[in-house]
Amino acid sequence: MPPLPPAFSDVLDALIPSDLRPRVDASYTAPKAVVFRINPLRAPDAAAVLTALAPLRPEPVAGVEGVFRLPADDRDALTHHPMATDGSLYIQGVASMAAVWALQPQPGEEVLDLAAAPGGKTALIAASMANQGRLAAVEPVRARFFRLKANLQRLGVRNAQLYLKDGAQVGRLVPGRFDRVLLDAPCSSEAQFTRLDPTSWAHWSPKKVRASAALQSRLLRSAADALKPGGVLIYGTCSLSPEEDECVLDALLRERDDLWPEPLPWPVDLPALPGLTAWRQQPLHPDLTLARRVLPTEWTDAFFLCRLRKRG
Ligand SMILES: C[S@@+](CC[C@H](N)C(=O)[O-])C[C@H]1O[C@@H](n2cnc3c(N)ncnc32)[C@H](O)[C@@H]1O
Repeated sequence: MPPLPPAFSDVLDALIPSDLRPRVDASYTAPKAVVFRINPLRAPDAAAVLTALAPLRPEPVAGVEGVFRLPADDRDALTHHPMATDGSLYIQGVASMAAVWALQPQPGEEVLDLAAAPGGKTALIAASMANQGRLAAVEPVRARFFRLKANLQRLGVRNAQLYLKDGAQVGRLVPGRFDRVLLDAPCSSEAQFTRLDPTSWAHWSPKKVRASAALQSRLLRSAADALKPGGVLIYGTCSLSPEEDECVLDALLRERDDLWPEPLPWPVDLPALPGLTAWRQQPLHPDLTLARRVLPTEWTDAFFLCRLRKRG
């Protein structure tokens, strides 16, 4: 099996404590368990979905209702199952769901999803809002925008308005508008690396990490501007590189004093480390320790999450 790119392995060396390293390394060499959620917007009777899945026997994920996991070998059967194709269930990593659990969207609120396609998190936000209130979903890449639209339709989302737009413009256009903002930022996609398929890192390089960080900074400023006083912002990436995670947040926190990190609501016991408060000899904002770095394991994908509150 080919090794991971050396520059990425250096990041793992710096980040992952030695006792966790064998588990993290193993996650790059085997297919992962498949996690899914039952979608209440299409399937209010979860028990009926589980019955329809037989002979597949999903195991509940402790701490959250309606979330289950199956062995990696069942992935194809689940992906092509009629319950998946009709939107009764949705295959979604648990760390990706955690971004929405941390956002805590409520029925009746105004919520912004600033980087939305293909729409897994948008659909979970809509389900948490019981389709009540207003959900704005932004995606600038045309093909992905239409995929988002089709997915939300299939998943029974009715309270979303979709915008084919650069997210960096939104804060200027509608300042102080939203109760909650999710920025699941475009990133260098390090969470998708697998040694089973070296093309998974074909588009990755340290330069790509730097370019992603520059875009993420612009989007984060826009997200912060679009947030109402007192509102909640979740910043997430599926990248492990601190340049795309804590460093982007640190630059924002140095520049303005109306936002601060707060603890993440965290219903599931996920393998995660606290956010960094220093990187490559540079000190970072001390409250970034409240962020969480979900580790890549046999059932979780790498994910970085931080929750910010805006002064009321
Ligand atoms: C990590 S993905 C989002 C995944 C999505 N939240 C989900 O859970 O299905 C990031 C998305 O940001 C989009 N994107 C890229 N540049 C953007 C920009 N300037 N403004 C808003 N979104 C952007 C990408 O096309 C991509 O669809």
